Amino acid sequence: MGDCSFILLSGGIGKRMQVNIPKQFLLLGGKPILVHVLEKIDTIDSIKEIIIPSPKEFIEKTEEIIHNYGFSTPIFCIEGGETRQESVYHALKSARFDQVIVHEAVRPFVTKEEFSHLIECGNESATYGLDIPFTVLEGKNFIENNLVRDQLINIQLPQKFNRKKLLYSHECAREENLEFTEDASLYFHYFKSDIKVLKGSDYNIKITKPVDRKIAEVLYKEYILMEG
Ligand SMILES: C[C@](O)(CO)[C@H](O)COP(=O)(O)O
Repeated sequence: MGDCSFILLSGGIGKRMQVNIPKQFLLLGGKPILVHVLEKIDTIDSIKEIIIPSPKEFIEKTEEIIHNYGFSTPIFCIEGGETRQESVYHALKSARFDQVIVHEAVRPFVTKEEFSHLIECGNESATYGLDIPFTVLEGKNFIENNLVRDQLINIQLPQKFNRKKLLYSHECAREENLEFTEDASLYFHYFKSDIKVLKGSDYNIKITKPVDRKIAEVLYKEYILMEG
């Protein structure tokens, strides 16, 4: 299996969570959310380095947490950008391996198996995705367009790409001043095909809003019971 760089996005500042510390540092089961993800990554042999882009003011705290928990995979904390996209771009420039996995620190219920299935996709690009159980239409104050639910997917991280191709698509987007909310859309905009969708899990939630934290605590208790 090919060697991978791992980009762990940790750029939150806690605005949507309405707390004054970034959500990746909030505790879940007594540990920072970020640590739950790092513990899983650290057990995977083909992940050779972890790059964590984060706001300059939180680099020291991130490094301190990493030091306190002690991981064996080399971890590099770098300064992120103004946007999520810019943070991925900076991380891609410092990544060294052919394949790159992108994940968010605020998705702590990702499993080791989910990372392994991505790595098993070899050179193929892949993302996790979920069917949508609700209706999504285009518009804001007025409905402007219908969308066909069966043709939509809720994109979920982690994702994996060929590093050079993802870097190329980021460079094109920068030149054209285009901003995307995640990397499958950005990559697809330039390569048009070639991204496999793996079936995601309802448990792999993104902790964004205050209610997500409550859901995470319930899920965590269930997770602890399952682990015995
Ligand atoms: C990547 C993502 O989690 C897919 O659901 C989402 O687009 C990230 O959005 P954010 O605004 O960067 O939290």
